[in-house]
Amino acid sequence: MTATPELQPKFVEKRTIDYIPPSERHGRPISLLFVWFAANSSITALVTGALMTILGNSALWSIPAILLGNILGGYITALHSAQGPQLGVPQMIQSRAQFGFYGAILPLVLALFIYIGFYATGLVLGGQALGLLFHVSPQIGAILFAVFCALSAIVGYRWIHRFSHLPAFLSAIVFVWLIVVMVTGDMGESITASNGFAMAPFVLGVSLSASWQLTFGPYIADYSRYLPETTSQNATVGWTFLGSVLGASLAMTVGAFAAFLGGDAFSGSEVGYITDLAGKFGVIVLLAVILGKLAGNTLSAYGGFMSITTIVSAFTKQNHLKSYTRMLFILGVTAVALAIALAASENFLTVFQNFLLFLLYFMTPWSAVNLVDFYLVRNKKYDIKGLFDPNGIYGKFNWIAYIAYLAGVIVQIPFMNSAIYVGPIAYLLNGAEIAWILGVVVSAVLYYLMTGNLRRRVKAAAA
Ligand SMILES: Nc1ccnc(=O)[nH]1
Repeated sequence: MTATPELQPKFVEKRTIDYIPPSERHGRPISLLFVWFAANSSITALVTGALMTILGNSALWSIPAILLGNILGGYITALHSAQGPQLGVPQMIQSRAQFGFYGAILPLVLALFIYIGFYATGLVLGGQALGLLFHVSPQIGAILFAVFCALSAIVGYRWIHRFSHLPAFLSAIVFVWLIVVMVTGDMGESITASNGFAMAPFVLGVSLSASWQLTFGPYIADYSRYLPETTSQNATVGWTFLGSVLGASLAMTVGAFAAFLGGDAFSGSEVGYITDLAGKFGVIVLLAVILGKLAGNTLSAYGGFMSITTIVSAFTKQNHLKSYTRMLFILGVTAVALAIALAASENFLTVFQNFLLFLLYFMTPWSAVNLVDFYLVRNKKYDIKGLFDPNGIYGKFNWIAYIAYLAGVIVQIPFMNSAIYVGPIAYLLNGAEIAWILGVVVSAVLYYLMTGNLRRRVKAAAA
């Protein structure tokens, strides 16, 4: 039997954190619509949306909270997408230009927490769905699911793009249809009757939705880095934005309505509840959940392994991995995520989401520094060799980025409202959560102000 073209070695990705040369650039930016719609319209987004009504928003006021948060956060996140075609390297390695060759290890480790955290929660929820589909326990489901996610990440970039079309279409149909089921008949009447407004849960809902988008920051440019350098920046950012915002808003609205209608019947068996809503079409809902979460988890496995590779390469100076080393790294990330998923109880999921929200406070200042550097300081021009050289122009450790970054984290402390810590101002605001906005603004402004010399040099060099 001859292998199909898809299975020929060319289809399995060879590159890791190295620069993608012009001869290997390919694809069109519209592909990002599918990648980001698929990753965002996931069961994890649905559960995040459920928090809207669980935290006290009415069913109807959940919708503007979801839209506003996703649009605000999604815009910032989508701006990272233009870095892919322009620089041709993964998202997180670009941090070396701001933080320095060794300094970038801090944001890389933080990103790794995000990758593994979302990977593990995804394995729990995907495992539930796979368990229901194959009539096996959720634990066996999670193990099977981990194997699929790892394989998918091993095959890599081209597969990720091509495969995303299927979950994107399937999730769009299934989630729209679930909304139709919930807004008609008796259920629809309870939803329209739930229309009261309360400020604190609304603001918290906006922030949770924004944080859903912003925690994708470390992922973004990885999936645009093979696009030709001449690709339109507006198209790259625009399709990323549209896919992310539409996908997440749709899934979150389903979650907000389902948690409102289901109450305790929803919490703890989220997948089972929405499957039951679909009646005899439950199997299709399960497929949408599984394939959608496979798309999202693949990104976490893929980004996780590239972050580890970047951290390790700072010491070994090896920027190109052998195929089996690449595979081992992906399996290693998968094993850690699976171990966490298997140890997780139902309660763990809530705890873990809070932990991830907490990480958000540390990630948004990174986004701010990284984006200001790209758009406003260096005018999108980087010395790619310098990103791989500890003695290159970006240096080993850049204290300017660290000050801007740490100031953005510290300014958030009094405003933080998480399960781990509630700051005094958040307390006065009745739990309204605005910390991340301050983190973004303070880090962005400080980094811009402190890079005056650098900006003048960049201007002089361009003139
Ligand atoms: N908000 C998210 C960021 C990264 N991965 C996810 O599944 N979700």
